[in-house]
Amino acid sequence: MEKTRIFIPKKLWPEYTSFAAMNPSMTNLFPFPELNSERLPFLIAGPCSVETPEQLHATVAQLVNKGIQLIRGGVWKPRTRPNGFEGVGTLALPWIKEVKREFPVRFAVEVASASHVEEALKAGIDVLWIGARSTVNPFTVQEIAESLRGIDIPVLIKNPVNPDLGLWLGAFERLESVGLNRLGAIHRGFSNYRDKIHRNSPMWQIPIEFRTIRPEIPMINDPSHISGRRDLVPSIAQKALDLNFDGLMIESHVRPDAAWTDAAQQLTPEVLGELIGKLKTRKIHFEAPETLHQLEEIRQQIDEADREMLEAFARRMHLVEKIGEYKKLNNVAAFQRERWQEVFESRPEWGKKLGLNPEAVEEIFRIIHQESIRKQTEILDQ
Ligand SMILES: O=C(O)C(=O)C[C@]1(C(=O)O)C=C[C@@H](O)C=C1
Repeated sequence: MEKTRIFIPKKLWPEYTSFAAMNPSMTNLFPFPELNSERLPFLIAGPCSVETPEQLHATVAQLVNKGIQLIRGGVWKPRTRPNGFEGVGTLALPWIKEVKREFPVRFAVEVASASHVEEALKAGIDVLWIGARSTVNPFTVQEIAESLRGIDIPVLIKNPVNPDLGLWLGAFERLESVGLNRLGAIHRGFSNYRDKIHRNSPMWQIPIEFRTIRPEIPMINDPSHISGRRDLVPSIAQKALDLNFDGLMIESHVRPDAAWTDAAQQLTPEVLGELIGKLKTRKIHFEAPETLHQLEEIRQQIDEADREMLEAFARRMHLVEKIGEYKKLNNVAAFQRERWQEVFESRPEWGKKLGLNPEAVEEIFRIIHQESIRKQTEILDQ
């Protein structure tokens, strides 16, 4: 039987380009070459878990109407605590085949072992993803990689649960070493202790660093797992587009409140459709010549301001070294708690008066103090 043609809605986001889209090899790397850069940001949506044939059918039917072409659905679910619902398992695979026969969609599932890969491939699953709890474990990633040797299938790799950029990059290297090259990254946030807002802290700096190292790899944001609550999904999705992410993976269920997993963070396809309509995409570059000229001028002023900041930092370090010499002469410890407390408390206040974010100032001074201590202990131990 001939494969159903993929339904491509008319330029959902015509203006959008992203870093990866700028790269000519992007279309090969992205899940489907036929979905070219015009179609970015790439949307993946679907239920957290495949639960029943009816739930899957109803959800997919509605998502197709919203222009979704790649459905996600968890079949094997890694859960934090035992005795919860751990996914329907292989039983769900024929249901997926059935919805794929009926609707013009492709399907992505999470795999966490060689046997999952084998089952998924047998069932004709189109895209695999490696979850955060697997990315964290090089043995698991290697096992999955080995099971995919010689197979051409797109694989998306979620960030590891802990904020370790090396582990995330390493997972890509393991898959690349067995010949896979249609790879994408999913930013789903990082485990935390008492982040009162997010289920998984976004730590945007990490996907940003990832993209400076591997700009050709598409980066997809998962606002559902970052937020853990549906009311926050729109703002996180928008932030990802403000940062030129290449796509979004959003959890959607026909009856979110009755969902067997992650009920609080799933959106109905209806609400998802409204969200897609509201999201603003950004251009990657300035285009108008006069704006470019102004930008150049402002950037020169920024260069100057940065130079002045570095000169001030060098002056400060020179004074710190001087104190370091006195500390050595008098055999006094480098760390001076009371003085440091005074500095640490006053600078954010000074910054605030200058219109700066006190938390950012605090962070800067934390680093400055670290450097003072490093320098002074070096002097003390000379
Ligand atoms: O005041 C000092 O004793 C310093 O060495 C300076 C300084 C700083 O960087 O401001 C460095 C280390 C101390 O813990 C406290 C303050």
